[in-house]
Amino acid sequence: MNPKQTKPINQHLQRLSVLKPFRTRLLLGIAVMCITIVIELAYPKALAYFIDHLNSAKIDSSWIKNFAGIAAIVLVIQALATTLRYYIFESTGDMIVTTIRQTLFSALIRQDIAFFDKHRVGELTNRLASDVEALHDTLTMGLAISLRSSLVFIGCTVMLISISPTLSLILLIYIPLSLWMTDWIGNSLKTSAHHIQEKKAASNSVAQEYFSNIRLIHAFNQNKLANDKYADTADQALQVILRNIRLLASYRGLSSIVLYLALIITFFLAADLISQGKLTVGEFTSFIIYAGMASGSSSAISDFWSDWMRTLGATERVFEILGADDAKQAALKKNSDAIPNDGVSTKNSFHLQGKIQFNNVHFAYPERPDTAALTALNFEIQPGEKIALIGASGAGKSSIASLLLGLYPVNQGQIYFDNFLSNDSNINAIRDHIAIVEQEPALFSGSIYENIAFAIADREVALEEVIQAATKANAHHFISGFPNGYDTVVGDRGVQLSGGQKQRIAIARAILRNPKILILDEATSALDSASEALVQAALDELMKERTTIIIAHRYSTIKKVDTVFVLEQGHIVQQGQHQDLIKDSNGLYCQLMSAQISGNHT
Ligand SMILES: Nc1ncnc2c1ncn2[C@@H]1O[C@H](COP(=O)(O)OP(=O)(O)OP(=O)(O)O)[C@@H](O)[C@H]1O
Repeated sequence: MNPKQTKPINQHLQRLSVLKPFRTRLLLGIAVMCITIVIELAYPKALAYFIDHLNSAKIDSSWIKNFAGIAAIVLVIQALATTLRYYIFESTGDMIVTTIRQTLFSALIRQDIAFFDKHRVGELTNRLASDVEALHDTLTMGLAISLRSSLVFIGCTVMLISISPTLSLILLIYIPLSLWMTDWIGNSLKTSAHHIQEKKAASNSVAQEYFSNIRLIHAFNQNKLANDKYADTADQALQVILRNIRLLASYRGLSSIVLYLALIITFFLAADLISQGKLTVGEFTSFIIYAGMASGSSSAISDFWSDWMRTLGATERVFEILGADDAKQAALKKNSDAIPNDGVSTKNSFHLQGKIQFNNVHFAYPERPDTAALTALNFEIQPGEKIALIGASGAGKSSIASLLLGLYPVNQGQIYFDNFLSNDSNINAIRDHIAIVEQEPALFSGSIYENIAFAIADREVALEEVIQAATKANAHHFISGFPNGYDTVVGDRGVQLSGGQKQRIAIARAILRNPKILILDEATSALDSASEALVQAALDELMKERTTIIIAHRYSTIKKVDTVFVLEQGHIVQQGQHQDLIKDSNGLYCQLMSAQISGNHT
């Protein structure tokens, strides 16, 4: 993804577009807010009226009572409207933030694996948490306050001009000056906010990485290294934040000088006007209150503007991701193949026999575009055929599995499943027919039931089905030995289980998936020999009539498959049955086998 390509033309409108679904609530909030503004604007006028009435007429108790009565009613309306306004804007703020978080999470989870190779987990969780939070205050309360302040400002300006056009002239200098200052600070804050979020995300990702490798940290006594690294990244974030605070503090100082200068000039001018009889004391009192309200509103607007610019900077990455995802989804919709790709299982409506064909496939990882991981790969696997991929470490075995799962796009060539060319728009449907058992099985922190039932995405899985799969994978015995059985929580990434137990759960998951294509990455290596035999039997049963790709090192596995592909530096150097390959004593296969046999003997 190139962020520059997806950069919005108008960032302001893009941010505001998230308000759209909430427009009814927001319009209601604005209506209520207008009531409070009208009342606020009426206060000083009423005060001037009150003061000048006291000065000019005899004190009439019924007039005062009426005045107090009306004031009390207005106050109650004001209180109710303020409560409602606060509730509407605050709650809408949280709704918006939650919606954006959900949308961002779906956009992130849909990203290509290459994206996750590039971005660290801590950084991404930071985007979800603090970057999105930045929108909360500015988008609702901030926007509402600034809208209210703008209306109050306009109302006050009208009032000020109507009271004394001469005094109001000062505004002509004050307003443009403060607007210019606001714009200047806003742009600086936007840039620094972007840097702050980047630094915070980097710091979070360091913490996350060390927490997730906590056993390693303790085992190698590396607490100090972890502390130093985290302290360093947190310090870097602090430095950027401090620079930002210094900028903001200078701005506040400068704008208060400008404001007080304007006030002093106003007082001198007003004294002159009152002495000439062109202004009453009541009018001057209300003028000062309106001027105070106008300056309060203008600083609220400028505060909002600086917050808004900061939010634009802080959420730049979030909206880049959302923009790129929208573009990708739109492109997918446009190019959609015969097979739908909406993330919903299509297993029942789309059938595969299980034939696989690699047609001159070249592949380099996006993070290392200049180093080929696979070159000119050509092979065909017939439905139900079992093949083994063997080769030295780094030869490209796992890369082939990744390409089968469509985790990365190929640089050149094609991969076909039956007669379907694997591509972005049909890969979800194809994946529905593939199951993988990894060397280090990935488990979630939920229960054993949830981890096995994870195999099926489109429906609720009955406990009996899970038990059946676990029984075939020789896992039922140990699972039922736990006090909570299938409800046993396995801990973060399955930390509360042994390696062999984790692997059997992963096998049960694959059995439950009932796929046409199986990818096994040395699936039985962590089992003891007794359970290995049982699981191997279950796997043999499972492999029947299914295309199976085994990333294998072990002699016993290799002997059983129909074809062995021997890989060296990303391409196939030998291919055939074990008994034929072994005859070529100069071949890589023979070398790998003899290395393994001598390894087993030592
Ligand atoms: N995510 C990645 N980003 C960049 N390069 C990668 C990535 N994963 C693997 N590689 C590189 O691609 C090449 C092939 O790796 P691959 O994992 O396919 O080898 P392998 O045969 O499965 O090795 P092993 O038996 O050790 O698992 C290696 O040079 C490896 O360093």
